Amino acid sequence: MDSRTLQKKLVGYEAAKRIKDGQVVGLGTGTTVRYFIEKLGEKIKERELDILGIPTSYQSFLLAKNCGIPLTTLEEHDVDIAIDGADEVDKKLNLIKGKGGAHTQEKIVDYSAKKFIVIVDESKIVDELGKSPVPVEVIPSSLRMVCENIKKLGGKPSLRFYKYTPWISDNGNFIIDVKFDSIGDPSRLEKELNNIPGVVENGIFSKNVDEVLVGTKNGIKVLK
Ligand SMILES: O=C(CO)[C@H](O)[C@H](O)COP(=O)(O)O
Repeated sequence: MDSRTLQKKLVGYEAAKRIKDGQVVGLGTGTTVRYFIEKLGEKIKERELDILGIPTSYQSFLLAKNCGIPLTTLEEHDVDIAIDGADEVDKKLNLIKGKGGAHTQEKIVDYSAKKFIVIVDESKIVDELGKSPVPVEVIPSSLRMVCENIKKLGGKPSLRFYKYTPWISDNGNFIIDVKFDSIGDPSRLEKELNNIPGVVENGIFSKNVDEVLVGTKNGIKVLK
């Protein structure tokens, strides 16, 4: 296992230790969260833990089901704690998420959680957000209008493809990846993007993060 994968596994397993009996747990999406979900599944099988999960994507839904995690929905339960990955984390704990295209449902679950913990390997830590593009989920019929409005905000939009077909989100929408030269004010940009008609949700998370567990070569570092 390479060092980055080891770091993901380390923080995924550490996050599983933070989950208490009886909690409703938001299950994020991605290769880091996979380790967390698998560990939760093991604990449930060993009767160490009795919890309910709320998945943030079909990917997490299927994985959680395969791991034997009992599932519920936001219609029925509030989220006690959400664990999710990220593509970038800055020093103020602002995030870019959505490389896997799941940021809309992730934001619904993560922002509603009483506690939100992010798990990443050290390659995700940046001084300022914007190395990666910001994923924006859009209603397909609004594509051109949204792209024009995004350019006015200084972004360079490109439609995400899978082979020759536009990539379709779990909600049946397109994803635009938007590159910005710099993101000075993540909270403002998050709001400005969501104000564009046709935008469902964007991948800037500027709120609600309680803690970031960072896997490093020397163990886990906690950012608060
Ligand atoms: O936002 C996400 C999916 O939409 C993921 O949480 C993010 O892309 C991090 O994924 P990984 O742990 O695989 O690097």
